[in-house]
Amino acid sequence: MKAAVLGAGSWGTTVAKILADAGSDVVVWARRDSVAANISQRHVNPDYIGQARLPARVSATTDAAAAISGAELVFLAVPSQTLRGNLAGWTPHLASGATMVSLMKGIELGTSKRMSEVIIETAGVAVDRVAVVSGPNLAGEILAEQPTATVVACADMDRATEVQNALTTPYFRPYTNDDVVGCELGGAVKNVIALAYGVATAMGLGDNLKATLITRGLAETARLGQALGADPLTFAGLAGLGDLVGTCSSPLSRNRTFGEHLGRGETLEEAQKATRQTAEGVKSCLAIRDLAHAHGVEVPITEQVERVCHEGLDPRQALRTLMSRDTKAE
Ligand SMILES: NC(=O)C1=CN([C@@H]2O[C@H](COP(=O)(O)OP(=O)(O)OC[C@H]3O[C@@H](n4cnc5c(N)ncnc54)[C@H](OP(=O)(O)O)[C@@H]3O)[C@@H](O)[C@H]2O)C=CC1
Ligand SMILES: O=C(CO)COP(=O)(O)O
Repeated sequence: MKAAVLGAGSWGTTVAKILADAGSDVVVWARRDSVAANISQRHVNPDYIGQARLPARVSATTDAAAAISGAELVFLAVPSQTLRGNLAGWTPHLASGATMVSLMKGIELGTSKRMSEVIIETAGVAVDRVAVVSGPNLAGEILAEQPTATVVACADMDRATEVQNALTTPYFRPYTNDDVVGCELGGAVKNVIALAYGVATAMGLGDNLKATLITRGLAETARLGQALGADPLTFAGLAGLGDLVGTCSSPLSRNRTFGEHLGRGETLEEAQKATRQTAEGVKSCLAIRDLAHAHGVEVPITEQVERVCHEGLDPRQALRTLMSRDTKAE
């Protein structure tokens, strides 16, 4: 089986390793010549995965057509806000029938669309050709082959099973699910809650509050998910609670780390300068807030994260606002 991974950041490179370890030949598309050369010639990608070595079955190119050509599975691992623009260039090279697999955990600014919706719209593919992979999957741990599980969601269960098989290794255990909406929403909203968790961590707030953020964060994710047609049970699974707990509790999380910078009183620009890699929640909080408002759903934590990130609100005021909302039944 030939697989393409479009995006050579920390997650694209890690998934390339998983696919190769599971038996596929993998071609990664990288934006930069130096990244492609490092992967193809030295089997490393120091910009994103430190000293970890990649299997010989992984090569890379900056030529997207060459990466995509003949690939039965095409994995997408670029920042969510650039996907639409990237796809415009990639779509002409896609083989008819190839399965498109989103590895991304964001919501598009301006349209509030999920990544699978952007793929369907921009690449003009049928809904059953698009799968999503989401779960507690911090790249740094997986590179070290520390075991974890994930979810492969697709409307077409045969395709979900095909992707599941392509990703199954002794250290990576995918489950299938047909709830694409729930899995994508779980992955995107947890990044916003992880920002809040990071803020709370840096402010020295207690474990009770952190547990409350996770629990009430999951409640607002499930509320929004239900309004969008997701299965509420998905949020109790790996793509919901699993990813939320994994991300919030790990210092490896870029979103939590970004939140810690904000919680220390840094501005958005200062936090962006201090952290290099993609922290999807920073932009997605705007799109998720808009999506929730369009469906009449309350997302109080997301709203406060948006105000701290983009309106310069003092995190202490954000906490006071959350704690003084009208009391209600759980
Ligand atoms: N890292 C993780 O542990 C996990 C990440 N994810 C999700 O995977 C997605 C990708 O994240 P991740 O790999 O971690 O991000 P990184 O920041 O590690 O890498 C981003 C990649 O996208 C490329 N890129 C940046 N801007 C553009 C652009 N305008 N057009 C095309 N390519 C671009 C970068 O290239 P360059 O190096 O040239 O800038 C780089 O290859 C995100 O949605 C994230 O939430 C999901 C699960 C786990
Ligand atoms: O999605 C992830 C783990 O499942 C990665 O989280 P961060 O993007 O916050 O590092």
